[in-house]
Amino acid sequence: MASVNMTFEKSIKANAVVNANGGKRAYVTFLAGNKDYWMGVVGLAKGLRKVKSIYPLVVAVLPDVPEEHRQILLAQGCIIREIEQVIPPENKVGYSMAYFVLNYSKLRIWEFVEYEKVIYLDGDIQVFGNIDHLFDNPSGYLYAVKDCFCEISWCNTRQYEIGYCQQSPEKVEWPVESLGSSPPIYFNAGMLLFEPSLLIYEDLLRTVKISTPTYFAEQDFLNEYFRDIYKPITSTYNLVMAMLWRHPEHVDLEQIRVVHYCANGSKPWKYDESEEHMDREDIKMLVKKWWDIYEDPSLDYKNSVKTKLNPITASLASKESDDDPSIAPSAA
Ligand SMILES: O=c1ccn([C@@H]2O[C@H](COP(=O)(O)OP(=O)(O)O)[C@@H](O)[C@H]2O)c(=O)[nH]1
Ligand SMILES: OC[C@H]1O[C@H](O[C@@H]2[C@@H](O)[C@H](O)[C@@H](O)[C@H](O)[C@@H]2O)[C@H](O)[C@@H](O)[C@H]1O
Ligand SMILES: [Mn+2]
Repeated sequence: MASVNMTFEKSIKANAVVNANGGKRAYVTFLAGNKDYWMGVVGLAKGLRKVKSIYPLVVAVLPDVPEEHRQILLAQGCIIREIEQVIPPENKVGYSMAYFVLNYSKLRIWEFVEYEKVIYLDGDIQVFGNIDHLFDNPSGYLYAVKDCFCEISWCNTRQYEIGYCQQSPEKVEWPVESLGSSPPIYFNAGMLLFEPSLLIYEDLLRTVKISTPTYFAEQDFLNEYFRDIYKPITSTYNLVMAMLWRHPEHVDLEQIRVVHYCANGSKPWKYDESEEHMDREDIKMLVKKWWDIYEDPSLDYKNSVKTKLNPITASLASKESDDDPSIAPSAA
C-alpha cells in the first residue's frame, strides 16, 4: 500500500488551516442498515446523559437507516447527519466479518468540521463514566486504545499464528530475527478522539481509493494512515471485551469507563449466553448494566428536558442518579 500515513506536521497544518471554528465538540457514532444497532445508539445516548456529558451525540447514518429509527434517535436528543457510504476497492482477501465493508463509511466523520474535536464511539459501546475530559488532550494526534490480537477473528494474521499480542509482548516475543521488527502498535477503531479536517478528509478519500483492503477493513486502513500521530490511551476508554479473558492482568473493572461489546454474542440487545465466554459473571454484569441504562425512563431525553426545566425535581433526581465514575462490580 502506498505510504499513506498522516505526519504530525501535515495534521497540525491541516487543522490550523481548516478548523477556524474553535471549540465545538461532539460525540459521534455510526449507524447503518435497518437491523438492531439503533438500540446500541439509544443506549449510548442515554449512557452519555447518565454520566452528565456536556456534548451532543451526532449519529452519522447511511441512507438505508429507516425513518422510524431516525425518529427514535431524534426523540433521544441525537443529532442525525446522513452520510454517503464509502466504497473501498475490491477486497481480494475477504473481511473478518463481511459487514466490515460498511465501516469504511466512518471516514466521512473527518468532514464534520463544524466540530473542532470529536470522540467517535461504535454503536456497541457504552460509557459508564464521564470522559469529557479527553477532549482537552493536546491537539494534532489521534487517540485510541490498543486492540488485542488473541481472538479467532485474527486467525488470518501472523500475530495470531505465532501467538503474539501487543497487550502482553513478553508472553510470546515477536521473532525479530525471522520476521523483522514487531508490528507497530495497533488501535481498535471502535473509539477514536481526533480533530475533523477537510484537508485530511479529502486525503483519506483519495488514499482509500489506492489502498488494498484487508481483514479489519477501515480499522487496518486508519491504523496505517494515522501511524505517525496515533497516541495510545488506556483501556479505561475502550475495554475491548476479549481483554477480560485474554489479558485479565491488564484489566481493572474499577477503572473502566467505556465498555466495547465487540465479542461474539456480547451485544446487549442480542446477548447470546451460549456463545463462548458469554456465560462469564463479569459479562453478565456488563450486559445487565447496559440494560439498566437502556430501560431507565429517567434517562430518556424527554424526561431529562423536563428535569432541566424544573430544577427542584432535577436536584432530587440527580441525588439518585449520581454518576458512577466506573463500573465497579459492587455497583452492579
Ligand atoms: O449492521 C451494522 C453493522 C455495524 N454498524 C455500525 O458499525 C459499528 C462497527 O461494527 P461492530 O461494532 O459490529 O464491529 P465490532 O466492534 O464488533 O468488530 C457498529 O458499532 C455500529 O455503529 C451498524 O450500524 N450496522
Ligand atoms: O471494521 C473493522 C472493525 O474492527 C474492530 O472490531 C474488531 C476488533 O475489535 C478485533 O480486535 C476483535 O477481535 C473483533 O472481534 C472485532 O470485530 C472495531 O471494533 C470495529 O469498530 C471495526 O473497526
Ligand atoms: Mn464495535
